[in-house]
Amino acid sequence: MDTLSRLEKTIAQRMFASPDKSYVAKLKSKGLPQIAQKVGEEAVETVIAAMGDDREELVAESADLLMHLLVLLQVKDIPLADVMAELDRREGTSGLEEKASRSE
Ligand SMILES: N=c1c2ncn([C@@H]3O[C@H](COP(=O)(O)OP(=O)(O)OP(=O)(O)O)[C@@H](O)[C@H]3O)c2ncn1[C@@H]1O[C@H](COP(=O)(O)O)[C@@H](O)[C@H]1O
Repeated sequence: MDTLSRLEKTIAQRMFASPDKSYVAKLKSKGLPQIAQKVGEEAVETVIAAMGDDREELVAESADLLMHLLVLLQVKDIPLADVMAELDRREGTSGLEEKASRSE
């Protein structure tokens, strides 16, 4: 099993843990708006890291972003496999071609 799939499974299990003992459970207890906001914050922190030259910082912020996105998907009951399937569906289609086809 790959890392993201393992983390998805762990997050699904931790959802039901005590918020005192689990960051995932604590985040879930705050509700969807707070979780979505946290994803936004992690995205902004990733962008800020990308504008700097600290490679480790960008790796760490990217990990935070992916982790929080997985929590959001879990709360919205969307399996990671659905996101992967959407990426698979897009595979081989140039983003530029796809954009051009939208304006036709
Ligand atoms: N990968 C992660 C992971 N990445 C980041 N974080 C936490 O995400 C939080 C976000 O950090 P920030 O600095 O942005 O914010 P903060 O000030 O600490 O938190 P806020 O109070 O502002 O929300 C930190 O508490 C990190 O420890 C993670 N917490 C958990 N996991 C994974 O989730 C699993 C389950 O964790 P628990 O639910 O805590 O058991 C763990 O075994 C890990 O595999």
